[in-house]
Amino acid sequence: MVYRGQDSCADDLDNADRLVDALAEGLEHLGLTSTAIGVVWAFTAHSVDAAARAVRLLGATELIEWITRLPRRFSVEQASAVSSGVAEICPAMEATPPTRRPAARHRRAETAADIQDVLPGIDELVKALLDAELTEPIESWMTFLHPEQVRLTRTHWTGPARVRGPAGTGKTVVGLHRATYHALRSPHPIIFASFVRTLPRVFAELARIVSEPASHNIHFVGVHQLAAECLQKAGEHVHIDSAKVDTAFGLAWSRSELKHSTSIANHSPMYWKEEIDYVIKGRGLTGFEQYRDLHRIGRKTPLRSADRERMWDLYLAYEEQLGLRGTGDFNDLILRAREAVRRYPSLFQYAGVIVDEVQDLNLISLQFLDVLSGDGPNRMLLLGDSRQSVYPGGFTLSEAGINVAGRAHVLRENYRNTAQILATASALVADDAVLDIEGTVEDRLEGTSTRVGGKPTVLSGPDGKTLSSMAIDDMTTAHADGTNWGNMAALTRTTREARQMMALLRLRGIPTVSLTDYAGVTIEAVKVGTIKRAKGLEFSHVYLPALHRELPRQVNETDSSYEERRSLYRREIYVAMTRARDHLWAGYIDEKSTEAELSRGSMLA
Ligand SMILES: Nc1ncnc2c1ncn2[C@@H]1O[C@H](COP(=O)(O)OP(=O)(O)OP(=O)(O)O)[C@@H](O)[C@H]1O
Repeated sequence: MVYRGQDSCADDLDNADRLVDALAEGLEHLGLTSTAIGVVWAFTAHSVDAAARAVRLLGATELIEWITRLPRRFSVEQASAVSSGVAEICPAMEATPPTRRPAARHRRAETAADIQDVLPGIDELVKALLDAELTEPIESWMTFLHPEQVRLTRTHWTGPARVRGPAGTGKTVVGLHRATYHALRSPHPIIFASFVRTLPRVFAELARIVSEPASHNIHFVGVHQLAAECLQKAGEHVHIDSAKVDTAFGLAWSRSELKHSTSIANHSPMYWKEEIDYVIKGRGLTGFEQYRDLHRIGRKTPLRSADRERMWDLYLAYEEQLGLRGTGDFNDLILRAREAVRRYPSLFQYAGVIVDEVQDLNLISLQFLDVLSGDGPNRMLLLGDSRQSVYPGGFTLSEAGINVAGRAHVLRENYRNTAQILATASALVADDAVLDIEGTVEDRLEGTSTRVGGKPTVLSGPDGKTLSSMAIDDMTTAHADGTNWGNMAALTRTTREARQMMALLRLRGIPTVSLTDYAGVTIEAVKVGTIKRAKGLEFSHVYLPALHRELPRQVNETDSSYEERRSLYRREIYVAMTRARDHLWAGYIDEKSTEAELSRGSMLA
């Protein structure tokens, strides 16, 4: 808080917010983001460098330093458009010397001329700017967005809101700017949550560049980490031992009648573990009747009622095994955190929650974030795209008790991919009808790009290893042509394939970094990781070295079950391809590949 003598300057800070809002509104047609607009209070008699909400407080010397350190944001044309806009919104005023309260005994009252003397003159400033090292320009989206996006960063919403749209349409960017806007205006932090554990670090780094003071008031966090933190605040803890969780399920499955049922269409234990994680526990079901009557959204493998009973028994046996081993699973963490927030709401004071990639969350995770966001306007924003959902088992917002009616917005302009990459990726999923979380069926994929680039390289090879070597050849050529290793990423379906790709790259002497360790800081190494880890990220060159045109069928797999796996797989490749900004390289394993090959990891040739 800032004080003038004994008086709080809260009203002045509110006025500063209003000034920023007026400028943001007046300049919205230019696409200028509100985070690019700031208020500086310059002090003639103090040496100070501090921030209070949207206001920067600077002494005369610090003012020059601060201006010279600002990143380059505008082209000449943009600078002149912004400056004429500002002149219109804030016409120059005749300044009169400030009327001051009685000056401190040792100082005489300052006149306007004194202030002019103390504040840096324009010549001094120009010299300082010329002497300073030219600052790097920052990325254009940090300053300018589409006017529609800018509006979404500031719209007043009376309840939960949603922004959806295909890949690369700037949903996260809207979320980041909205987070910074509110972070500067609230004493409580904003939560920016995502299912992917590594994304928050990347977003935190971007937010720091967009607005350093705002970034200190935004908590970028993975949803499970957030749940653990909330439990800690409430003095609770859930112990999770992943190995014991696997053992608990393995034992429950081995004794399950479901395993021997002749009427189930899928005999992969993973499928039934997911049924627990996403459909039963993930939806917070507490009684068999609920499960018996449930529409299993997104699950195409039918389940007759006798098998539902067997499934429920499997779930109970799993719970018992967890209890015997003294461990919980990740859903227990979320369920307990949701309860803790409901029980002790006053412990959790947040200005709001922004959820990125909402389609990846299960129902209880979204409910947890919803209670955490509290009631009131502008408390919750959901960002996502149903076509990028790569986890099984969906739900609708109404099941989660969230209503976004009248506050749902769609973005369609793709800013990331070239039109050629977007066309290749979209072709994979364009005909897939998906049930959106708002409960409607989306049967058309709408996204357009005006960026033009080369045709993606799409080819076939006998096996994953050969294709990986071909991908590395392409990387080497691109590197020789001037592309940094740091602009390339190789994405695989499994962690095992990612490890194999890393080993192959290292054998060829190419520096690598695992996506698990990537924190959004530029590093001169090829990024390697699973497609799921790459969600929300982007790279100039993307390599997908071991794709399948048609997934091999599993033993006794029915059509519906197979189709469920295929559509998940198509969505995963769509996510992977839309990570590429400029160059996409996709290698498909020849159709002849066997099921055994797939299950062993496609790169083992
Ligand atoms: N108005 C804009 N002008 C220029 N670039 C933009 C604009 N909006 C977004 N971008 C850029 O487009 C890319 C995609 O943006 P973003 O990651 O926000 O999209 P998204 O919709 O969240 O994508 P996805 O769903 O695929 O993760 C980023 O590089 C971002 O900086």
